[in-house]
Amino acid sequence: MPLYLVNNDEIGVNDLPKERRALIMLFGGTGDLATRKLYPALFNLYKKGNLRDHFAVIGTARNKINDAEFQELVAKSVAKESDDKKLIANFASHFYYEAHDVTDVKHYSVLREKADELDKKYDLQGNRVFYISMAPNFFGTVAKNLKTQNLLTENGEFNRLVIEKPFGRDYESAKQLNDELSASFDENQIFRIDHYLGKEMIQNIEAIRFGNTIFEALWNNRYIDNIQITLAEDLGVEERAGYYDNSGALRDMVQNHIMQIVSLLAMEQPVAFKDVDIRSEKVKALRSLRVYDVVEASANFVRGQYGSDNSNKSYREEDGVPADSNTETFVAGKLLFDNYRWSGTPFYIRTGKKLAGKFTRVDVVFKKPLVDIFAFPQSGSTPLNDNVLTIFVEPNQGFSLRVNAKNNEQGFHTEPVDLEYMEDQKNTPQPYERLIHDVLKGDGTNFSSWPEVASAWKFVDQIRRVWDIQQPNFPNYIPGSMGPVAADELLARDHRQWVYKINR
Ligand SMILES: NC(=O)C1=CN([C@@H]2O[C@H](COP(=O)(O)OP(=O)(O)OC[C@H]3O[C@@H](n4cnc5c(N)ncnc54)[C@H](OP(=O)(O)O)[C@@H]3O)[C@@H](O)[C@H]2O)C=CC1
Ligand SMILES: O=C1O[C@H](COP(=O)(O)O)[C@@H](O)[C@H](O)[C@H]1O
Repeated sequence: MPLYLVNNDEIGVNDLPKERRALIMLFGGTGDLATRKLYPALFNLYKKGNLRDHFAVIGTARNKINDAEFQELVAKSVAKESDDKKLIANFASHFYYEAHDVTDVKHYSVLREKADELDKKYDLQGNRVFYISMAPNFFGTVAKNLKTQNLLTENGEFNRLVIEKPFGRDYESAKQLNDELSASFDENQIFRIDHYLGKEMIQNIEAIRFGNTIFEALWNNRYIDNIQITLAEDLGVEERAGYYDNSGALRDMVQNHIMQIVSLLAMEQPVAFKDVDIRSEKVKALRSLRVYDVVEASANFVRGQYGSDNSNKSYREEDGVPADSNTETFVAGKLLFDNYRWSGTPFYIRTGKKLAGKFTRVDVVFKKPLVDIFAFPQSGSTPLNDNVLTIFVEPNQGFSLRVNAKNNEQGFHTEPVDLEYMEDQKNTPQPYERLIHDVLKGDGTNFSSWPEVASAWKFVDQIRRVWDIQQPNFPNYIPGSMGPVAADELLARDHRQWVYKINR
């Protein structure tokens, strides 16, 4: 009897994928996220048969367009996903539009009537997904109005609320938002998007850890020297200065994506591969993360802001960024857990804009053998290298394991070799496709629960507090580098170095 679980829920009749029946109400239906990511994701679910005849989408925004114009916008946004014009037209025919200002309570009765009408037309059986793809200041208002204006059904299998990022800008604002949402929806109805949790190799962390004795047996402070997480971007702030300058890399990338990755790497084995069990282990891990005091926060976190070079403007010269902005575009830090598994094994993290390339990776650095029997000076052998398990998240997907082996020359010399597996990315679903499918299935595994979000903010708030009272010396790194020198010094102080580095 195999010990792995087979998810039969994926398969419907005649080996087709199970059809997910639902009305999807999308707030912010004409926005950037909807047109660039959400419609292509829905289309791919349609192509595969997860969405078929029994679904309808009501898009909303203030702009006054009609159904035909909206369907044209949807068709255009999925055009590069298929050459089959008929398929695209059929898909787009499931989309309807209501001009709607989310702050105007009266409009919700129009939405309710439309939703009820489409429910009958497509036999949606009362299943509803409310996706808020708008600026975060609207999240609470929409959730409240959905509930008070009776858009949630009584007869359906589900009413689910999908919330985009950012979820607050500190613990207090996140708690306030959560209280607003919780007044209308239960925690198990709320799906907080963190698109990193929809990435193939982030989901693979659990398979690598819990599907392989050779890793899980060594996954602790006795065998792992340190873990490094790098989320590097070569792009700058682009058109998002208004949002980004109020956020900075700590809030934009560390509080959510990096803390989620850290929790997947640090958690204990869940009782079962189910959302409740996984979330409960992630929360436990985050709660044992040491929340720094002022001295520790200053010592263990480094911030940076990109300057200019011949071909790049500095951050402060970007459109919409104040010329004296002290917003960080780079963060590096050392995280410490106070628990039995990880005490003494640091997790180093870094993320930034205008770095040497676009790549996301996790490097797990194992301890060297206690005795290096090859290290006799007369043997001429080089010292043993670290064993490193690298999980490549982007742009390539796969992993490699660096081991020491004898080279094939005369004498006895060891050298590092990489055992490597790279995935074929052609058929990998994009994060939003996976995550929307999970919402339709009601699987909360790859979404952030409130206790996780709360713990992550409590950790990050401490760093922010310290930075807010200290004047940074910006700009302090050049575009195309791997951030400020201080990020390398952070590890050098511990007699370590980043596994991925470029020459300065
Ligand atoms: N864009 C991206 O790549 C990413 C975005 N996100 C998150 O997704 C969410 C949406 O972002 P994005 O699509 O970029 O934002 P946009 O500004 O592009 O879109 C906002 C949408 O909301 C509508 N809207 C604004 N005000 C109102 C109102 N009062 N009533 C009704 N509709 C309104 C706009 O249409 P109109 O003005 O006509 O009303 C538009 O459709 C945000 O939370 C963002 O942080 C997260 C990750 C990436
Ligand atoms: O959430 C965000 O993520 C993107 C990076 O996402 P990726 O999938 O391209 O790695 C980042 O550019 C953006 O600032 C941030 O808000």
